[in-house]
Amino acid sequence: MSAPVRRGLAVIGGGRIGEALLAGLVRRSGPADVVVCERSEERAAELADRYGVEVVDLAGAASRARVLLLAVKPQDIATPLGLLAGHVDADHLVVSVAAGVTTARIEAALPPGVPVVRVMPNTPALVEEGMSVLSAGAHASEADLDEAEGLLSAVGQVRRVPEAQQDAVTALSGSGPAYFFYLVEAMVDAGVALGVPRELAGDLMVQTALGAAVMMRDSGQDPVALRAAVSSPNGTTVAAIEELDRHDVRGAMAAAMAAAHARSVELGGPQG
Ligand SMILES: NC(=O)C1=CN([C@@H]2O[C@H](COP(=O)(O)OP(=O)(O)OC[C@H]3O[C@@H](n4cnc5c(N)ncnc54)[C@H](O)[C@@H]3O)[C@@H](O)[C@H]2O)C=CC1
Ligand SMILES: O=C(O)[C@@H]1CCC=N1
Repeated sequence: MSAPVRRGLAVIGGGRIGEALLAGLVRRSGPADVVVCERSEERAAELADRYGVEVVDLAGAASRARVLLLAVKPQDIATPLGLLAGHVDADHLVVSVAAGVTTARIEAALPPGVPVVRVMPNTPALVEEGMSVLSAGAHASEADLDEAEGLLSAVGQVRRVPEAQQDAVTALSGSGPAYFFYLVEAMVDAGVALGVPRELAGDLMVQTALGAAVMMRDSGQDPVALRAAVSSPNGTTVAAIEELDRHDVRGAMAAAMAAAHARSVELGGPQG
């Protein structure tokens, strides 16, 4: 019997992050080699309409696609893994973006030898400015990592880390976009309190965030030096930073990221 012909990728779970990845891959390669498997019929129809991709069930995903990208919630992952187990083999590559869920747990739910790559992406993938961080499971080869990296590079930058760092990475780049959105929300509210119209305050802070991000990426200077360049002696910035320090914003950030890390570890456990 000849080996099954499998091409391309199946996105399993077309929610927020599944759609971000799907959109980038379709933008790069077209819809022909991408299929989607989504529990909600309404959502599946929406994705099919928006991206021109075919909707399949889990067995169809495994028979059609070589790469199975699992983008369901950590709490929901046992169901698709159980259903896929009878349909996957060592010629597949399973890529999971589920926070906290270890490659060992995924491997244990599948037949022996199936390669698994764990990825922590983030939502700026929607605008091709994502940060995806990959780790290999026990059966994933360098070629499997290269393949996963090739897919994720459609939506932004890609880095590799040992899996032991993935829960920490989740607290940094996985949840990270939300910290910046939160800061902008707070700064816009403060601007309104100072008398600036809300819409203008939003425009000023979004452009300021973008300008600051591009400087951090492109100037070759670290954030400390960039901040020093904004801080005139005895000026407005120094007055503001003194207040941030007085309110222990650094301490709050450390506590927030420790909580994200702890929750990632917890999500990977049996209670999710
Ligand atoms: N939202 C984010 O910023 C990030 C999310 N992640 C991870 O991505 C995963 C998905 O997160 P979101 O997209 O935010 O969640 P979501 O709730 O928006 O999407 C999950 C989707 O999976 C579908 N689904 C659930 N069970 C299914 C099944 N058995 N078969 C097919 N489809 C099924 C749901 O209907 C839903 O559309 C999570 O594991 C999360 O940890 C990772 C990095 C960033
Ligand atoms: O909040 C979460 O659990 C997911 C993982 C990283 C970002 N969103």
